[in-house]
Amino acid sequence: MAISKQDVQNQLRKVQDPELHRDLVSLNRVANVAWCDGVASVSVLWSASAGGTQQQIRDAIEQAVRELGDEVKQVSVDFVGQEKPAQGQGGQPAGDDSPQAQARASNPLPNVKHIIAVGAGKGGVGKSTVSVNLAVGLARTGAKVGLLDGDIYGPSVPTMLGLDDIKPQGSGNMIFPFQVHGIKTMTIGKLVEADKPLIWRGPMAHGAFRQLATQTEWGELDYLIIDLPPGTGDVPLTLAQLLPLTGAVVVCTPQKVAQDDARRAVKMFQQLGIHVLGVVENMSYFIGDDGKEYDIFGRGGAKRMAEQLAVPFLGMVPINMRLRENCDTGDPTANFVGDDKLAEELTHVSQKLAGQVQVLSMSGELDAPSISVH
Ligand SMILES: Nc1ncnc2c1ncn2[C@@H]1O[C@H](COP(=O)(O)OP(=O)(O)OP(=O)(O)O)[C@@H](O)[C@H]1O
Repeated sequence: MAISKQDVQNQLRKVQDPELHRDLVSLNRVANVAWCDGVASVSVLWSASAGGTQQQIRDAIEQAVRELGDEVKQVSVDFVGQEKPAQGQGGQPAGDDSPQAQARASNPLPNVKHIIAVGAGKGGVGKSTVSVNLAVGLARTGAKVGLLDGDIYGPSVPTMLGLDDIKPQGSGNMIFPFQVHGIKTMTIGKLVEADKPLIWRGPMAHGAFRQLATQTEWGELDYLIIDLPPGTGDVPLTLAQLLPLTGAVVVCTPQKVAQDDARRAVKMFQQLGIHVLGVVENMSYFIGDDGKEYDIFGRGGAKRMAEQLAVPFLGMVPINMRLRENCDTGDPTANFVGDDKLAEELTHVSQKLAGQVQVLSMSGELDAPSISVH
């Protein structure tokens, strides 16, 4: 019989905290469980009071889940902290006049559980690629997912999701999202003439983004992923004032120059009172035809940056020809099919993000005052 997420969850009842002699489930230490294509991903809450070492717990979880049989190809375990962000996430609580406090008070999308922005300091690092694949990856875990192409200056979503032959439709003031690859999506790229340069001054950019976000008939969603324009311009500020975010993901390649800009993006989100859910290292490494892994840009650079900034690291996406081809042909689902490193890493990043969201929800921090850097 096929293994389910519930089966994986049940196995965790066999994993005991070595000091408290109680299992992880009854201790409420399981932050997230996901099961997809033979890969089990488990996020465990970790705090100073946890007994044993992380390696002990990881081994015990792997053993328990593998007892389910050969269908289990991989068990991925990560630990997420319960500590509230302090220095690393930025510092003191912001006042009630922070952009996020305003957005919480007048939430225009009450049927969306988690709004997550994806940003990058630098252009071309793969922000849209990661946004699209995060959306599809989350949808593959059974979640209801929307993707808003907030890159109003250079929308990539029409190409990356293969929207060329679909016409937008609406009713009254509202426009219906496109439904492709298991997600709902909206992009300015389908609402203006192709090839027309999108030149927006500040207030126009604000208006265009607001309309896209609030006049799309999203319905109920578990996640709305927002692909932001690169850099630290007008749109992130509009976003922070308009929508209450669960948090932001920062995409970075391993090189030093990309890290410098990504640091700015992390600080920008923190100043806007937005939690940084994590950093994704894109174009992390390359796998050659010989099967060897080549660290072209210096694998681990973005991971170290995340550690220095004390924000979570969500994983690495390799440079991959199939990924680029699937982006160009608008078929992101194909990235998740197959038993290779690309599918594994993309699944891992999506599941780790879901875990971070769950931890933040459980910690009660989403209702607490936001934080900012001064
Ligand atoms: N890991 C990867 N492997 C192979 N190709 C990649 C990878 N990540 C991104 N690409 C390719 O690099 C190009 C740029 O990616 P993308 O459009 O996602 O970047 P971006 O950061 O959103 O750019 P911008 O916001 O500046 O337009 C695309 O052609 C995409 O297919």
